Amino acid sequence: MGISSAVPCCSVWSRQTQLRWLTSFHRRILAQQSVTSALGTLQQGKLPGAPTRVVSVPWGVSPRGRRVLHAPSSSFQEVMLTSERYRVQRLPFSCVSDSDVAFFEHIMPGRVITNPEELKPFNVDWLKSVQGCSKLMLKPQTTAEVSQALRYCYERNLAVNPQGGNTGLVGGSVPVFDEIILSTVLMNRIISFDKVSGILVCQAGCILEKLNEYVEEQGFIMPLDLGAKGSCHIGGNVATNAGGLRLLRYGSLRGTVLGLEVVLADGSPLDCLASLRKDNTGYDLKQLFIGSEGTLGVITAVSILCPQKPKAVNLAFLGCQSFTKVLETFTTCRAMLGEILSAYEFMDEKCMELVERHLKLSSPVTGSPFYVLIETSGSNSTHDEEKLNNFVELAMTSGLMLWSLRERITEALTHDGYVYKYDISLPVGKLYDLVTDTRVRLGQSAKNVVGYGHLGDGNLHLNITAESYSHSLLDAIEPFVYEWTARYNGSISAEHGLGFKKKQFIQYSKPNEAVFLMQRFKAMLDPKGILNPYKTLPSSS
Ligand SMILES: O=C(O)CC[C@@H](O)C(=O)O
Ligand SMILES: [Zn+2]
Repeated sequence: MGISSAVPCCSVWSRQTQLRWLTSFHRRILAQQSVTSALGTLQQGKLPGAPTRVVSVPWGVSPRGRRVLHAPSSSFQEVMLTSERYRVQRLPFSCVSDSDVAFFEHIMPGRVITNPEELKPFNVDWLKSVQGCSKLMLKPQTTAEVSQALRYCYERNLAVNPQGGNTGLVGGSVPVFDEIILSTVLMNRIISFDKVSGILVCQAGCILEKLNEYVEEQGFIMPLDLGAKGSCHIGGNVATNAGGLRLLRYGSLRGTVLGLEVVLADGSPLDCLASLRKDNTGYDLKQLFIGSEGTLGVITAVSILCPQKPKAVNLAFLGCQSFTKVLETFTTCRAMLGEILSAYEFMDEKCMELVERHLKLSSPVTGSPFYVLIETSGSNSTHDEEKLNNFVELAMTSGLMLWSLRERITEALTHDGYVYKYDISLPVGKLYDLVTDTRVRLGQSAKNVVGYGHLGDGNLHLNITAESYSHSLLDAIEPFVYEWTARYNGSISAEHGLGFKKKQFIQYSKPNEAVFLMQRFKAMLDPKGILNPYKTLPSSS
């Protein structure tokens, strides 16, 4: 189906209004802050009557970029074992025996994977940067099966690696040694959806994009959206407290998740799957599991509040002459757009170069050191002129690309070589200084040092590429980046979690007392430490 034929007339009208309005908004920004000089022209030059210095298009039907396990530049075998690269000692867990496999076959027949070839992609992370050597993967379908499996593992002292879509970026979703992989892939059932309240209850293995499609049919959207939506599982999203591209508008999962069902390390199920907006009965236990990266329990079901699908969504793509202009534009944007501002993402010119070189995506605005992607989501719709209608229809072609330019930066970076990733929260005024200082520090030893991210959330993605992994480059980056971040009271993990790669740096963002308390929670909920060992917290000894 053609894109324009997929758009209902009424929403085209509302888009037109938004478009006209957004365009005038941009003119005001440009007038006030001379962003104009930084803006390029539409490359295809085929939009009659379109403003030449800004691209503003409707959104809602575009196949936005999806982070999938694309053909890797290096094969799974070439990925170095985590235990070797990072010199980790295996903890004294039991090893999986034939009788263990027989037990699991008994409780979930046909869903116990031991074939090494089949296991390979689940032992390696999406970035191809860490690799475990698990010999067993379980694919439960129900909470009762998860409970049975964990009870058994707990008794036998077998370590377990809970895994969703395996799209994590900090080595948290794959085993470090031979932990049993507990996959949520078959736990993909929608349990209920309340069309009045917008509350969705589903199993943990539902894919984010599928959930979004499901609720969209009923006039709602998921409160989070991220590049990995085509593969990531909602349980994994909650376990890592994934942020993503809609956080500015709909807030974090700490607010939108209303309830969770979790199985604890010893196999006990915990039913906190409430679907209530308000519930102050005692401690809010679900918060403990949100963002705990599978170290405190295995999330088996989620109750989540979905916002109404906005009627008019528009995008604008701007070029800015300096990072200061990016910040000034953000201030104006917030003041003028108020609650309809749903995303304010920035990227530097290096990111755009990589997206163009590796993915052949071209930016409609060129020649600026910084770019900003603005999304508005509103509900206002009125009539508009035929001319504008034509513009919308044509501009949609470019619209397909705008979010891809931003969402697929991660993918483009993987084509550039080995990627060192940093996911930092900082006061927005300091955000880009970290990129500049890192660039100066690393000089020629890095291939590319790029900065982009969710400026509206004060979240920078600093990425450094090199031909291959090197200990000496890593030593030049760490702890430099963490010390820099701590100096400005930032966070060394804004939205990706600590996983395996960042766990020993937690003290740059949390005081010792807080880390100690976290370790006590871990010891209480998982006394044998079988759940996702070697991740998130430094060992207490
Ligand atoms: O790859 C990264 O560093 C960031 C990934 C993701 O959080 C994004 O915002 O695109
Ligand atoms: Zn991000």
